[in-house]
Amino acid sequence: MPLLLRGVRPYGEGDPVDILVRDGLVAAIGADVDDGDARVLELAGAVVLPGFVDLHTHLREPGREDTETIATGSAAAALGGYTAVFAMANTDPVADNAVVVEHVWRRGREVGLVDVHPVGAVTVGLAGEKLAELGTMANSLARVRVFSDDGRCVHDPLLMRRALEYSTALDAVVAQHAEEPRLTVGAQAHEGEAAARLGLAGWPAVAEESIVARDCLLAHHTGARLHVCHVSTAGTAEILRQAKERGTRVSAEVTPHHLLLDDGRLAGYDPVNKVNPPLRTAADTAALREALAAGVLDCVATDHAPHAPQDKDCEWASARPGMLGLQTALSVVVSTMVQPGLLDWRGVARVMSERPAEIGGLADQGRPIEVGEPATLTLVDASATWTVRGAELASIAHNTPYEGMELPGRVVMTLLRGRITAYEGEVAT
Ligand SMILES: NC(=O)N[C@@H](CC(=O)O)C(=O)O
Ligand SMILES: [Zn+2]
Ligand SMILES: [Zn+2]
Repeated sequence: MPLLLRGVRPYGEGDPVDILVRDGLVAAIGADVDDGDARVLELAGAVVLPGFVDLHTHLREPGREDTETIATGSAAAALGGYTAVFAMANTDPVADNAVVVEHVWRRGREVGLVDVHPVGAVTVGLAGEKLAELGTMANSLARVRVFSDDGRCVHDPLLMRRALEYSTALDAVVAQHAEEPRLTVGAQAHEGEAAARLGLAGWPAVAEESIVARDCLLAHHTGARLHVCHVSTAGTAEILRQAKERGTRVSAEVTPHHLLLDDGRLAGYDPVNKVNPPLRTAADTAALREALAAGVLDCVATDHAPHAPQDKDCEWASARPGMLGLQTALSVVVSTMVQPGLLDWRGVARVMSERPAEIGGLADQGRPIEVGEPATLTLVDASATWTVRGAELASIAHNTPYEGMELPGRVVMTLLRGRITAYEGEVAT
């Protein structure tokens, strides 16, 4: 059935208009669109953006379906305004071959709430020793175009160089979890004042920066595309700025939690704040916001990382790192970037949809809001606020660092190729 989205504001600009959605496409945009037989939805000035694309999601299936499944993660994604997610390869078994990536891809299609694009592992079993069969995964039904050992760093420079070289031939990108493992042995929290006071072993900024600098040089040398996962330090942003100036083909993401939270959070020893890379200093969060506004950081990616209670509600040292992110990302971006005037809604479309779609090689996502384009859209109530409750999120796990916080901006509706996948906090069935 056609839909008439009445009283909406594309990119939050101008007077409200109506958008007619028919056969999966935007069929008309204007002041007095003829609704014919369409289902009319009154949307009271909601901001319309291209559907969000998450380059970095952990869906935990196969292997840890007690914490998230492709179905529950897809629901969280749709409710968060996402229309495509890239599912990281650190599952069990690891997504390092065509069988596993095709399984994830197929299951994503069955669920149908969001396009699930599996990320392929760079090395067999994420062991960092032998390249996985990148070509077979690229040529599989899942058409893998992003490769990453995320959770682990591709530490061996020769392997990293080869991965970059092969990925060029496959028109793919290598997404690096930048962490020099020799500098983070036993590390528990950002190496700085807060960790020193609490007696937590330090995780220095240079562990990230040294790998990012090396990888930028390798990408430059090979002419390949590099993507840097979850940038967390001011120093990394500076290295990226220089590399981009030199013409290196490098892109980078920042997570919502690294934009909002800092290591002042550690004082309570609550492992919900444990994450890799760790929460850094307030000066880092400020620098990351500026870098995202300036385009030095290309996009926001959630690094949505569900964990079971027994892996989080325990002492700091044995807790697993990671935080939920899909349903809170937009609100954190509104709070850290839109409200302070660092990004307008066009900018939000760029960092949450257009750039991640380009980096991930998705031709039908991150499209302009125009007649004839896919009706793959996210509608946001910009003036709403809501209070985060982990137990109310669609994920099986509850490890949100925003528990009890009131956040601005609410996703009202998500449309995937003309079909409503989420509306007023409910997932389509
Ligand atoms: N971010 C995290 O702290 N954890 C991620 C792995 C990762 O993104 O490095 C996870 O898989 O749990
Ligand atoms: Zn990582
Ligand atoms: Zn991750």
